[in-house]
Amino acid sequence: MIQIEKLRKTYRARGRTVTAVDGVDLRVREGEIFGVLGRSGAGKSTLLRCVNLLERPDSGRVVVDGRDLSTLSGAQLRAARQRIGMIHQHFGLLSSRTVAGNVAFPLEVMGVPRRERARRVAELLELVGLAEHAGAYPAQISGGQKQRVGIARALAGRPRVLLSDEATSALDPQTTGSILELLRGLNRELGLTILLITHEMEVVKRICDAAAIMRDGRLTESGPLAELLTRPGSELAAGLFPLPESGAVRPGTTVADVTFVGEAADRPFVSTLARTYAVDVNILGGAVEQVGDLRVGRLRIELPGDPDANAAQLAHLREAGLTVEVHGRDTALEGTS
Ligand SMILES: Nc1ncnc2c1ncn2[C@@H]1O[C@H](COP(=O)(O)OP(=O)(O)OP(=O)(O)O)[C@@H](O)[C@H]1O
Repeated sequence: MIQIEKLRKTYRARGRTVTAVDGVDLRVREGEIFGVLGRSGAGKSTLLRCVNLLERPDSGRVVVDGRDLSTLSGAQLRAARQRIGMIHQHFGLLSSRTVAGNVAFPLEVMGVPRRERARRVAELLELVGLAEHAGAYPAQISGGQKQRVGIARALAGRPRVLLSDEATSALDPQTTGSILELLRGLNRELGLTILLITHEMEVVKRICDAAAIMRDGRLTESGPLAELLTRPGSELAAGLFPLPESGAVRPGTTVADVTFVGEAADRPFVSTLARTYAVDVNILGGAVEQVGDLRVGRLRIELPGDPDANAAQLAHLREAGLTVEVHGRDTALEGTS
């Protein structure tokens, strides 16, 4: 749905060139919620603004819904942009207009006739749960409600893609939760593809299907969460599902972290391992969590004997589709899947 290829964007500021986006490749599939996570200054906003060409990239390609936006002329580009909604951290509402007036604004710009506009505004406010506040002004509603207005306004042109620029950063945790739920619901009900940028791991954990980390204009890691969670050494996986501090490995034992995602979580691999190899499996810790749509579990196990002596046992776990990371004697993780 969104294909970004070799995207580069630099700014000239005070005689200096800043490379905000430095050769980014990214693919967001139709119906997916994709999160780009990064610190302030990483280049996230610039990347997002290149997707609807609010910023013109220096080079590279952005294809949205099959159209390469950089090849479009003014009028075509404006039409294409109407199919790409955008929401912002500070909502960007017009203070002199009511809630309904704010949602009506893009429809006026599109030249939608008055009666149809009124019908569509009512429908949009219903969709975001604000029907009762149609006549209120932005100053009279809460931050969460303001973002709901922002979302309704972004959906006015029936976009297939929604870009979210830190949409929940100005909101408290509870309100953040309700806005994320709304976005998840819209994604499912309308098949809306969402590309969001955030500095909060929690946002990725709550609603994303796939994610990337951005640092100094580049994506250092990227992929579906199910894949990242089982990728040894993944920074996103460590953030999404932090492991407890590992203690010292006792001599003559093997300590391993076993990660299981989705279906693999339902298989009794510990008892199978113990039975197959007549080995005592000691469970040192573990947790099961919900990450996006996925059930993910991690178990730290201890086996008698060093890792060489347990090669067959570890291979057995990997063959069962589990990710296994073996702790080194100095407790640093050294294993790979
Ligand atoms: N209009 C501009 N002119 C000059 N430099 C800019 C401009 N916009 C962004 N930059 C620079 O580009 C880099 C990336 O900025 P960007 O806003 O994309 O990052 P970000 O990850 O979204 O951070 P934040 O969350 O703080 O906005 C930064 O070094 C920033 O100072």
